[in-house]
Order: sequence, then structure tokens, then C-alpha cells
Amino acid sequence: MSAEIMVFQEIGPLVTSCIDGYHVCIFAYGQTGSGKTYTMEGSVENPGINQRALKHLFNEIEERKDMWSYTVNVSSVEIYNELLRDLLSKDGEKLDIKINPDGTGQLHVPGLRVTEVKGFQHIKKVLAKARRNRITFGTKMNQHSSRSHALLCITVHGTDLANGSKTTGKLNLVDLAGSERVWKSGAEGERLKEAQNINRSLLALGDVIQALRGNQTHIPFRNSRLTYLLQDSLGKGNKTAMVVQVSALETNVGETLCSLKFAQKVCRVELGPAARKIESGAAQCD
Ligand SMILES: Nc1ncnc2c1ncn2[C@@H]1O[C@H](COP(=O)(O)OP(=O)(O)OP(=O)(O)O)[C@@H](O)[C@H]1O
Repeated sequence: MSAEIMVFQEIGPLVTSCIDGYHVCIFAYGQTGSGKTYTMEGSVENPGINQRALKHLFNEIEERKDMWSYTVNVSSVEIYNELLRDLLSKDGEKLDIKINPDGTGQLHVPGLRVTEVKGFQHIKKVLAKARRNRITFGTKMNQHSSRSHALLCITVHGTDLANGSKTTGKLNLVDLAGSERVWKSGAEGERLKEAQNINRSLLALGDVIQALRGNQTHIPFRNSRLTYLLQDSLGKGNKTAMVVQVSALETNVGETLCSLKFAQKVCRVELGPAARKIESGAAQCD
């Protein structure tokens, strides 16, 4: 069995729970060049988590079609130098996060392109477009290094055909930019600025994890665009999984240890019982 299939066996139930009305975050984390983008996007012969998740999602929807009707909306953004770029717009339009004026207190990104996808073949085209628009540059550590965090955000609205109740699930698939030691990656000028922004936002993610783990009342979601954007899926009552990539090279042992320590911290976070999002606003616990 390939490693990708084994990883997906762990992830599959989380994808299913998004259809049931839960908010889910799946991250790829690790040093630059360790295989995060490969894990999320994969190759033509060996699709990654993004494609497998969406295939799984549409298969589930098909199986439930006599009992539930679903709509699936997809958007994709990258966070580059703390700026949001729409990966599904023609020219990677720059956007920002705002409080939704509808009074719900929810965050939204005005102008973000949201595409309703009807099936797996359609989503493949959407994923290809997002991939083409992503910013990559060559560094000493990776010839095609992603210099940004890429988020694929899938919202699933469900309607129970028997009683009309409605659910809203979210699945955030996140390919984080790689942490790097700038003296090793040879980053200077623009690459150095990117690396500093990447390391800063990964630190902010670490701070959020630390605060969640410590059950603190204030979780510093607002300290980076990444955590701010994921606020409604990353905190208590939601479901999160992190896939950590490490390098097999002895020269990277320092970075590998850092990644594993981060993974250990994440493992110890308890988000409590997950809450199902239903239209009435009430929450049902697992
Ligand atoms: N399991 C794998 N099988 C085959 N090739 C792989 C695998 N993992 C990674 N690679 C290859 O290694 C190279 C680096 O991988 P990738 O770009 O996914 O790293 P990354 O962690 O996303 O790096 P960065 O943070 O710099 O963007 C790529 O050429 C990728 O195709």
C-alpha cells in the first residue's frame, strides 16, 4: 500500500465529518523541501490529499443522494508576505479579511472568488488553476519552493430531504510554506523577506496551538493572516489533523527535531467534543 493511501486512511473520516456539518482543518507542516506540496497535491500517478479528499467527498455525497442534497463551494487563497491572493482569480487579486457585515460576527474575505463545483472532474480543473497561480521560486533547499501558505477551502451545505434541516461543514486543506534556516536556504533580498514572513506566521500558528493546549481564554488568532483566516475551523469544537513531513537527510536533523517537537505539541492539544453546525445555530455534540 502506498504511503499516500496510508495517510489518507487517517484523513478520510475527517473529510466525511465535514459533510456531516463539522469544521475541519488539515495541515501539511515541515521544513522547506520536505514534501508538503507533494503530500497535498501529489502527482498525476499518485494524487495527494487534496484530490483524494475531494474524490472521497463526492463519493459520499453520491451515496447519500436519496437522503441528503448537498452543494459544494470551493475557494483557494495563498498568504504571501502576509497578503492574501485569490488563487482562483485571473491575476491573483489581493484581498483582505473583514468582519462580515451580516451581524453574525463571522469573518469573510470580500471579493474572494467562490466556485460551486458539481463533481470530481470539475474540481480537478479548479485545483489545476490554483496550482498554476501559486508563487514559487527556486532556493538552495528546493528548486520549486512554495513561498506562501496555500489554503483550499471547501464549504459543504447539506439539506436533509426528510425533515429539511440544514448543515454547513467546512474543510480547510492547508499547504503551509516551509520553515527554513536562511543561512541554509541562501535567502537574500526578496527571498529573505519571504522567509522572515513565513517563519513569523508559523510562529503565530505555534502560539495559537500553545494557547489551545494550555486552555487559555485568549487565543491569539489575530496575530497572523493564516490563523485569523482559520479561526472558525481551528479552535475548540472543531477537528484538526496535521501531517508532518521530515527530511531523510542527516544534514537536516536539526530541522527534523524542530518539526517533530512541533508535532508533539500539536498532538497534546485537546479541542474538546466537536460541534456540528446546523442552520438553527444550535450545536449538537458527538
Ligand atoms: N513522496 C515523494 N515522492 C516523490 N517525490 C517527492 C516526494 N516528496 C517530495 N518529493 C519531491 O521533492 C521535491 C520537494 O517537495 P515539495 O515541493 O513538496 O516540498 P515542500 O515541503 O512543499 O517545500 P517548500 O516548503 O519549499 O515549498 C519536489 O520535487 C517533490 O516532487
